[in-house]
Amino acid sequence: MNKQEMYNFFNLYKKEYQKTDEWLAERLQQKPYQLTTEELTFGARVAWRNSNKCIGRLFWQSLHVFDERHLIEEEAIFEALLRHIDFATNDGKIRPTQTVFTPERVRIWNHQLIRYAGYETDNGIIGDSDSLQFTKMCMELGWQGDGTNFDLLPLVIQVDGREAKWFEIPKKHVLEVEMTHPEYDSFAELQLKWYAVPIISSMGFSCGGVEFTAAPFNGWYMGTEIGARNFADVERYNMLPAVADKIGILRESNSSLWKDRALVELNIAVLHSFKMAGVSIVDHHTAAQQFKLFEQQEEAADREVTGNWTWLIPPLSPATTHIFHKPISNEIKKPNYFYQKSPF
Ligand code: HEM
Ligand SMILES: N=C(Nc1cccc(CNC[C@@H]2CCCN2)c1)c1cccs1
Repeated sequence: MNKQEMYNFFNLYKKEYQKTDEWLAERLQQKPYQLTTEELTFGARVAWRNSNKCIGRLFWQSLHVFDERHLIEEEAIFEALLRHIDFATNDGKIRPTQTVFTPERVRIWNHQLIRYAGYETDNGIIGDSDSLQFTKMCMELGWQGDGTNFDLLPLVIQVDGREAKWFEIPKKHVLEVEMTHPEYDSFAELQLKWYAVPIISSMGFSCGGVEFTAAPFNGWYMGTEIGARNFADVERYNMLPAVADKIGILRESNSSLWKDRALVELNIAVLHSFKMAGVSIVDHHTAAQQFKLFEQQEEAADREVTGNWTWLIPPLSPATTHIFHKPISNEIKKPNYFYQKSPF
């Protein structure tokens, strides 16, 4: 445990909770050093507030935090992850949530709790190419997929460096959205769907000098993540040509901007489908406006907003947002979330 970071954290806590100097002196004396659940909750909310690449930070104070630091059995951790998925999903009214497991001893090998498998086959890639390596590793552990474009991957949990254990997620826990378009009925023939809740499980959570190696967190999607990247990237689902053909956009020349038209219609379909399914999602214009409110709120609280401009601008029509036209400092503050080296 890092003493300087512990001191900085309790100072931050003291300031934002108007605690006294006596409280700080006493808190720093307490043994054994363990964050209270209240301190952990505050730390997770501030880590979200400090996430420079995140456009969704306006709601940082509403993060729900589950303290599961007492669990050290793979099966119990699996059950806690299912509880996280159910609580966060909330039948579509998604609740931003983080579950914190015991520091250092637990790793969740998944990038996200819910994600689709990717397979390298003789005639091209099936599913999500982002998942190729993880899928291969799951199969080496004994997992078998159906070989479709949307196979749900198992949860892979490792405790104390033991052999990792995999667990199938029962389908009833996974809310998915089928893609339709408000004007083009033929769009449904593409048979596209995506999962409702993005839950990042590969990042570390650094708080009060403690490094939590398993602390999955979720929000809701911004539509462009699915419509402008997951479905659109050539090396992901590469759907732009198929979308253009399906809705009758001719693809003769670049200058017809057929790719741009297909991209917009694909993003319209994603936002429309989530809304029709009653699943929380935000469009990139609204998200940018919310970020502006966050900047104003932080200004009023006399805190400097930091951010990573290259991640904050949306991949579709970035220059239509205020973020594009305003420089922002990428200073890293703690508590925060960090990449960890791959456990497999
Ligand atoms: C509530 C709705 C939320 C929305 C709409 C949102 C939106 C986004 C988007 C669009 C990104 C960029 C992702 C990418 O381009 O791959 C992002 C990044 C990020 N968000 Fe949020 N977010 C939300 C909630 C949260 C919550 C609850 C947390 C943590 C408690 C969080 C922490 C982060 C972090 C750490 C990153 C950077 C991830 C990385 O470095 O790869 N966000 N967010
Ligand atoms: N809406 C979300 N999207 C998001 C947030 C953080 C990280 C990611 C995944 N980013 C990695 C992908 C894959 C390559 C580039 N982007 C998605 C959230 C996920 C968890 C909380 S909010």
